Order: sequence, then structure tokens, then C-alpha cells
Amino acid sequence: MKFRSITFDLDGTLLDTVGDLAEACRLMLIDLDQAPRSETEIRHFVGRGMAVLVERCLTRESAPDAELMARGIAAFQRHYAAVNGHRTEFFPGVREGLAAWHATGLPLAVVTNKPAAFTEPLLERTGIAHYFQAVVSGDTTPHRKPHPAPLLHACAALGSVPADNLHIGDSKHDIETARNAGSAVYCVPYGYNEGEPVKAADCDALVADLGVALRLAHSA
Ligand SMILES: O=C(O)COP(=O)(O)O
Ligand SMILES: [Mg+2]
Repeated sequence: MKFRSITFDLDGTLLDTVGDLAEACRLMLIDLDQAPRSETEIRHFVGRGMAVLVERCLTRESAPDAELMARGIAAFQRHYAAVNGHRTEFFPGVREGLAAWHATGLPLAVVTNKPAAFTEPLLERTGIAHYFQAVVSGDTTPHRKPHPAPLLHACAALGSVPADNLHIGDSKHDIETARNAGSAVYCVPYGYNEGEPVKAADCDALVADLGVALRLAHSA
């Protein structure tokens, strides 16, 4: 295996979090007296962090003003903190896949656009926190994915460098992040990607699940 470290996206790659995100958005929109959004809309809105999710929920003919955005973020944070993990599910193959990756002895990290206040409890609640030597969230570095900073930060924390790192994600944001940082990138097809299928041509490999990713990485 040529890789010395592995970084994983969280939402849409390891965990299906849309049920909880949709519930927090539903309660936020009720608080703000705004029209509801469907779970499908929420699935398409996820990927660029909490503020963009809230902004997309609140955008109708025009973007929300600063005051509505501030109220939206405060309400979302309150509700998501209460429901985070309740309806979250593992995607198929993730539990076995993480165990198999862990067994390789390579250092593993999570690199997510989810704010740290929600990432850390979610990893604990789902029982996978112990797999990761580093967790880089949407507010750990000054810039979120697709900026390379979170991936560079993770590689440094793992004692690796981007050229020796494999990033595994579900979206174009992960592909861009990896390209910007200089890492290889595999994508899973089952995540969110703003409602578009991830294109095999855009990443180094489209892999059905984390186990397939490991088998492919062994021969890379
Ligand atoms: O919070 C988001 O928008 C998505 O998070 P992710 O980077 O783990 O997919
Ligand atoms: Mg994702």
C-alpha cells in the first residue's frame, strides 16, 4: 500500500445524518415562521457546512438577511444539539470497513464540514471515535472544505503529508479538497453530493464501500 494515512469525510460517507439534519431544520423553520423543507431538499443542501445549510433552507426568492441568518443559525444549533445522532445510521459496510482500515495500523482521521460541537458527540454516540487519531471539523481551521486547510491540518496531525494520504468522501467538495491539497481521492456513490451522482472520472476511483476502497488501496 502506497498510502501512509487515510482521511474520511463524515456526512454522506460514514454516517447518514440527513434524518437529524432535516429534523433540526424543520424545528428551526417552525421557530422562524418559515415554510418547511423536504428531507430530499435537505439532502441536497448538505455538504458546505452548517451556515450554508441554514442559508439554503432560508433562501426563497432571495437570500436571507443577516438578522434572519443569525436567528436561523442559533435555532439550528439549539435543535441539532438536541437531536444529533437520534436518527443517524451507518451506511452499509462502514462498521466493517472502519474496523478493517483500523486493522491496517495506518493513522485515520475524519475531515468534515460539520462544526466540532456536533462532530465530536456524534462520533462518540455512534461508537467510532476511537478509530480516529485526528478529527478536523468545519470550524477547526479558518477555512472549510473545499479549501485544502482542513486536509493539510489532518495530515500534519497524523504525521503524514498530502501526497501520501488517501481521502475518501462522497462529494465534489471532497474531490476538490483532495485535489487542492494534493491527495488521492476515492468516492462512495451513496452519499449526498448536492443531488448529483459523483462522477468516476472526477476522482481516482468510485468505490462501492469502505471495504472495496481498502482492497483497491492495497493494490494502488
Ligand atoms: O456539514 C456538512 O455540510 C457536511 O459535512 P461533511 O463534510 O462531513 O460531508
Ligand atoms: Mg460528505
